[in-house]
Amino acid sequence: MTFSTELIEAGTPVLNHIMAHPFVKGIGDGKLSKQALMFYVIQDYNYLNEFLHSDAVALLKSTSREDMQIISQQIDFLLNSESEAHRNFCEVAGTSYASLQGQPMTPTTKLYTNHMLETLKSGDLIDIIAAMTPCPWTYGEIGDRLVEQGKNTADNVFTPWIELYANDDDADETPEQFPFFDILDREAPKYSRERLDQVKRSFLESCEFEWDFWEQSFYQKDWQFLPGVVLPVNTAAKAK
Ligand SMILES: Cc1ncc(CN)c(N)n1
Repeated sequence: MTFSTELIEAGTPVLNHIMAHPFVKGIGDGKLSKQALMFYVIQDYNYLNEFLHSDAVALLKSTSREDMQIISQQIDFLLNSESEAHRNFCEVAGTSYASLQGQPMTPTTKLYTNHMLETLKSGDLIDIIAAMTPCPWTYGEIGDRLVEQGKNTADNVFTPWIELYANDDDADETPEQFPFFDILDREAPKYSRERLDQVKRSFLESCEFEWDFWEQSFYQKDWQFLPGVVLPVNTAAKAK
């Protein structure tokens, strides 16, 4: 069994919980509160900034052009395409993207991004990529499964979001669809079983953080005693 197959098997129960989460179900059904959408975009903007920093260090630590290509494609997707997913949510929430930027990180966003950033300080490429992989993996799976369920209908307001993340082809799910798994499979043979178990734990922690990210957005879980997220008054401003 390849290391990526092992990770996918271990992460699938968490992925199933993500699919059952009311935020993800709401994307499929085209129904989510404006507060949940805005809270998500505010925090996701923060999260993706740190994800980009992780990409930058992963690029620095990669030695093959193949790995560099995969990481740079991820950076390109994030900078040039993924903002469309945020704009889709902003349009439905009736607010502008600019109004949802520059706010403090919630405890969950901080925990998740610190978990990724921790690997940059002392980790190898395998540690950095393992902590990052649940991000593209779970979203690709969400997109694929919602398409399989026929949720990308013309009248679902979140169809642009679903189609952005769904993989284009109809092929069976393979690690190759999520090229970070290829990097993990190339790196894994260099390490002991004990070390790979640590890497697997880190991957699974990120899977759980993915679930928690939906949870915090659906319920707008924020700081209790410190200043936190301020949701803009819904002005129905045109999304920029
Ligand atoms: C928290 C989170 N995880 C994953 C993705 C998909 N890149 C995202 N935008 N935000």
